[in-house]
Amino acid sequence: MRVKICGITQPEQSIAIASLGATALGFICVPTSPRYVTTSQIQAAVAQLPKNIDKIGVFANASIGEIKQIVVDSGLTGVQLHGDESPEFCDQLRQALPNIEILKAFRIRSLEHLETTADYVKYVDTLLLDAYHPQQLGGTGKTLDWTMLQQYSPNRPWFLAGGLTTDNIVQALSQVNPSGIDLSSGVERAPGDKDLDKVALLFERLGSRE
Ligand SMILES: O=C(O)c1ccccc1NCC(=O)[C@H](O)[C@H](O)COP(=O)(O)O
Repeated sequence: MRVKICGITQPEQSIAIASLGATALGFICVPTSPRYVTTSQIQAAVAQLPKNIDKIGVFANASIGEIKQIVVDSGLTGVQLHGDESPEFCDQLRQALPNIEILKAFRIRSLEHLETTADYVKYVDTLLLDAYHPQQLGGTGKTLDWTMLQQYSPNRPWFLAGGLTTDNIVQALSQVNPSGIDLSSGVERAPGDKDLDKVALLFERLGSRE
């Protein structure tokens, strides 16, 4: 299973988290986030990471030009769209960045909203389901209603996100069957400052269920 740790701001932590077992790291390119990192900060982290680690930039309602510039300058291997991007936007982004993984994030409000994720499967590589918060786009620590996801089986790999922690991860994965998981605030001391002990415990708990 893929494990993405999101909201990395310190290059040393990115190396440590990759060594602990993360398969993907997320860098927040949304300027209003407390976890925001600049292109040169991403560059510094990416340069030290092994090739097999996915380096995902998280954007919200940015233009294709802005996204492309940051991806090319920083060496990202994937783009996570965390705003209100349409299927057409995802299609255009694919044409602008053909070799980059595109993940579309959804802040799920209801079963009807969950069904709209089907409109995107043709245009993106991966779906990511996050919790809805009225004021914040992501990194909220809020969980989704997992029972709503028990029958969820899209025609694309998908990540479960939203409020996952070392305490609830085993329970979450006993209820739903995602291709990957994404954690941010559940493994940090403060926004952008990851708690490496919690990350280590996460992998211990994931290992114990295999
Ligand atoms: O984390 C942020 O600050 C953020 C800001 C704006 C858009 C997206 C953001 N995070 C996206 C993520 O992929 C988080 O990992 C995801 O929302 C889960 O966060 P958490 O509930 O804290 O585990």
